[in-house]
Amino acid sequence: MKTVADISKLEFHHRQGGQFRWITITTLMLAIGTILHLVSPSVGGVTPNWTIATYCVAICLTKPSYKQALGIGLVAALVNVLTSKSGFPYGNLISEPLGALTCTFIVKNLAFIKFKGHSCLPVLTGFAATCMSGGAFVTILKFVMNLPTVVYVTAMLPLVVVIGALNAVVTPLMYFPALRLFVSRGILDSLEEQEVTSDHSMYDLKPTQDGLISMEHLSYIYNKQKTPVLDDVTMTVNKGDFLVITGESGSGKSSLCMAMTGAIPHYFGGVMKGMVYVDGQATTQTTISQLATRVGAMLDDYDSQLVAMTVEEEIAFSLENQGVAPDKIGQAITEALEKVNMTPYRHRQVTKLSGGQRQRLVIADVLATNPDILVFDEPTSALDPEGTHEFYELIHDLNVKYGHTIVVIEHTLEAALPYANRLVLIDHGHILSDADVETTLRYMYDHNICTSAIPKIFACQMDLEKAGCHFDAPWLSTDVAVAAVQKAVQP
Ligand SMILES: Nc1ncnc2c1ncn2[C@@H]1O[C@H](COP(=O)(O)OP(=O)(O)OP(=O)(O)O)[C@@H](O)[C@H]1O
Repeated sequence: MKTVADISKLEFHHRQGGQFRWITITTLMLAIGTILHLVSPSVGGVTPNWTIATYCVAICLTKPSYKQALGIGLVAALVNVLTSKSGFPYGNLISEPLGALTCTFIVKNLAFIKFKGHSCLPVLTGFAATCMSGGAFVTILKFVMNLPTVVYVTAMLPLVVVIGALNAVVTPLMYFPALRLFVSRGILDSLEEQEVTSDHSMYDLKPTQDGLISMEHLSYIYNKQKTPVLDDVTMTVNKGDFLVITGESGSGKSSLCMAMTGAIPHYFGGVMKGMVYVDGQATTQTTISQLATRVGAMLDDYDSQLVAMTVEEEIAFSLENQGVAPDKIGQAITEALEKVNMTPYRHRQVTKLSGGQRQRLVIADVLATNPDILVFDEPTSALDPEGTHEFYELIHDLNVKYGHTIVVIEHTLEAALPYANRLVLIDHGHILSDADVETTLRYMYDHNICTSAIPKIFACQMDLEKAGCHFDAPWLSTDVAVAAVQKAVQP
């Protein structure tokens, strides 16, 4: 394990999406290979093995896992069985997976071999995979067809080597144009981009601050952007917090929220510097699905998180996705619905729920796996004042009664602040204030930042203070303000 002296300099690069491009590229390459196999003329009875050459190109380009390579080999084998003119085509079912696995082994282990700065993988894989696959194929053929050993040794095996040599030529001839084509279409990264590492498994990463979530010198820049959306952010979320994060539009609130859930850096493409730890574990050393059991998130377009027909099926779907045992699902649904006061709606169709009920269903979905931390991104943007009040009553309950730690990103603060113990102000990716609610509100008022988010009643108190009045408690609700004014005017 390597130790990291300065966490602010540790980078994690990730290109967005792409987890299925090995399928896209392999399908395309195998289709080309099949056409070439059917139409290419032979020279002196010898032709390159186009199927092997094309899947070698696909494997060199997409670097699949061994399991994926096995799949590629089996698909290539099926194509060959269907199009082969050989007496015993079923040998392909063994020889092609062997060829694809050989190719993958070389891609994973011999990528360092270069000639004048150019990758030698297409040449090496074209030759080795063809010899392995062809060798296996003719060996099977020899035994199945009972061919004489002398033919096998003096004709068949040398022919395999000759075709291997031909494939060592045609594979790079297809690889480099294909690489250029896929890079120009944005389907693949260029070779320089591919060299960027995003594997942190070798680092010994430990938080230096306590807290359920600890962000340490976190910076993040989205792909193809020039300025970082988060810039050297250091903050913690502590157990039991009801933390509200506010800031102008575009200040980086949602990105901060995405960093807490692991969507940054695992889903969005970009470069992360510094680190986020959830429960002491670096988010770059875990996966989004593992994090989802600790940090549940409700996004601003929460309707898009609903996929099933009924309330019960919806929560069951989330639980199944998280790998919860079938015998535990019923009880987990009951508990989640109870927490959000939705028990009577268990069998209701999702389309027949009101906006507020659908939101509570999404919260039940998130709660079903019992995460410690709940993150809400602009949760009340689509609710009326009554719905907003009900929402905050509900998550206050989840905070005090069930012990969930709450993080809310909010622009309209009136309804949220009476329940919050901390208010964080973010601006251009920097944390400007991270303190109790009153201190941060005063900061916003004094520095004239994001003043539209300051509750009117608090702004009124600030104006009165400017005029020389003094009050004991911050005006975060009308009740407090009324009591303070009554006290002030009493003789
Ligand atoms: N996937 C993305 N790719 C590139 N840039 C992005 C992406 N998501 C957000 N940004 C940019 O990052 C900046 C911060 O966005 P973010 O959504 O984090 O801010 P926000 O404070 O939540 O804004 P809002 O209150 O409007 O939702 C914006 O300039 C935005 O355009």
